[in-house]
Amino acid sequence: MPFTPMPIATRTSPLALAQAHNLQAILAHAAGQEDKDAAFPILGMSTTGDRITDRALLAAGGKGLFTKELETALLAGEARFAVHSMKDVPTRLPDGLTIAAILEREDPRDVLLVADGSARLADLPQGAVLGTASIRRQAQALAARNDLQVVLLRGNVDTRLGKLRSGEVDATFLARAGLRRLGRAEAALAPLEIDDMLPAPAQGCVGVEIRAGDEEAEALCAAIQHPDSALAAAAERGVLEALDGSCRTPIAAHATLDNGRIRLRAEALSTDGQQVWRDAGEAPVGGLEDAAELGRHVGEAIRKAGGAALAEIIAGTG
Ligand SMILES: NCc1[nH]cc(CCC(=O)O)c1CC(=O)O
Repeated sequence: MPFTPMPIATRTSPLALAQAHNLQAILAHAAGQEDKDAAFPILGMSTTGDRITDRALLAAGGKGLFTKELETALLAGEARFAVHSMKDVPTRLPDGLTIAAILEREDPRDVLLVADGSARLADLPQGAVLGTASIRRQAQALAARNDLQVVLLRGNVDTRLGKLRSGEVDATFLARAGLRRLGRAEAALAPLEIDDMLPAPAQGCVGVEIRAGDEEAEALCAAIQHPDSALAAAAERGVLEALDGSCRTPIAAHATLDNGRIRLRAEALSTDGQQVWRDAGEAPVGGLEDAAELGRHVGEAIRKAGGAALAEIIAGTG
């Protein structure tokens, strides 16, 4: 019987395409399809987030800048899957769409790159220029080193590495997951330890979004889901959900599974890093909804600890 092609919508950045090709191979295997390009064609699309290179994404209006166009293709039936870095996916999805699978997580840690390798924050010279477009990384770096000069640095991995080499910045952060997926030599450099810098919620996780009720896509997603990665992502995204889906607040979270328990640590910070609110929690491993509940619980505790100061940051008035 002929297999009706099921297109995969993706951004066209080198990292997004690498992730889409990985998903394509996994889906083809799960579906028993030898011709993966015919069965799961890749539909490359540019998103608003890709077109904005000169200002912080925050200033561009926040939510869903890397996901919206792909979701429109899903809802229109032009694509059956949309593949995303879960770090870029807002906690609330448009009606009618669902994240049906999380693939096996890559290393969630950040790498602090300097001209001749990688470093720890404590190693940077006094007043070093740190380039980043991430409000989380900015806040965490300033929390550890308030002498650093943080400047906006956007663009794909090559653009950022180029600006490091040319001396425009002394240091920048990259997710190790991206470096590894791109097969970059920098992936071998020592990352920051989780204890030194808590990653973004769901960093290193790739998710597959589909139309709710698309049974054929649902069945394939159920077959390819990596359960432990999905549980960790659900817990970490639960923190975001309880605190702020709007991307205005520096938030970090990391969950691990071990011995039948899920352990979660999370923090929210002021943008200047001078205030940090942390909490942690653990629970027996249950379903995805239990993991999300643990995350929301930890997020709520952080919200309470942060009081009026954190409320102002979340509201965008602080
Ligand atoms: N915000 C961009 C983005 N979204 C996901 C990744 C890396 C891959 C991942 O975290 O899964 C990156 C680049 C980076 O932060 O260095």
